Amino acid sequence: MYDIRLTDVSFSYGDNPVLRGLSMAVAAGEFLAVVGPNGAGKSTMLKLVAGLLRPDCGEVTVAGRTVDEARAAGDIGYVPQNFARNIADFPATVAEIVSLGLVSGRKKKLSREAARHIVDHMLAMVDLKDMRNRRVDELSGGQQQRVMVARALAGNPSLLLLDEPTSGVDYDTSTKIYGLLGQLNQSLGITVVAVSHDIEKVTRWAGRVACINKGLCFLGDCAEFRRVHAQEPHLLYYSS
Ligand SMILES: Nc1ncnc2c1ncn2[C@@H]1O[C@H](COP(=O)(O)OP(=O)(O)OP(=O)(O)O)[C@@H](O)[C@H]1O
Repeated sequence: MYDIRLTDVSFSYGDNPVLRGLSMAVAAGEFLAVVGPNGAGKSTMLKLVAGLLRPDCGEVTVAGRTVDEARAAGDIGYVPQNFARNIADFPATVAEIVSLGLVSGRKKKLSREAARHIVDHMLAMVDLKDMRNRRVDELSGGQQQRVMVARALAGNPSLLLLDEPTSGVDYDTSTKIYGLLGQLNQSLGITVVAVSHDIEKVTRWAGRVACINKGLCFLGDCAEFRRVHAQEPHLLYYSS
């Protein structure tokens, strides 16, 4: 069963064609790393799956449904690029930011106790329980990123989309963040799609790698990706 299926998807910003005829599928429970050069269309692809953009042509489905249906059901958690940096000046506590994620997909309003319980559970998952009442602008960049992951998880998604979740964080913190994503994927079965420039770290946890440059240039397991990267790197930059 596929969680995400893109079929012959094309997208342009005005007269700038960014994706052309992109077709690919991500299996339920998979951890997919999405790599590629700057401006290749990786974030655009993620936004199409998150339902923030609509393809000019082609189709995107999530768990057999339209993206709008999957979004309405709360199936999709999305952590945009630089999100942590953008909320860093927002005068809110960690728990308040995470609780913003509770609205997604829930038809019934949660009681205060239930909401608190879920927020605490999410903060425990990302190892930030002791920070619940701290202002988010007092946290490090890596801690802020983990708050954003907790916020996305609070909607109980089956699919987590992350756009460069470790940009601007140090080596050890990015190792921890990818470890966290790997554990969420392996222990909870959440499908993870992470756009990343940190190929070495993301491929420690990802099962497969997609290389995008306007179209799909490569899709395969990490061992194959490393082999092609070492021996025939040009193959990673040209889609057929
Ligand atoms: N909102 C927008 N309006 C117009 N053009 C855009 C917009 N967002 C992105 N673009 C353009 O679309 C192209 C693809 O951008 P996108 O952000 O998807 O690439 P990317 O692969 O994620 O790049 P990076 O690795 O640098 O983040 C780029 O040429 C970019 O300038």
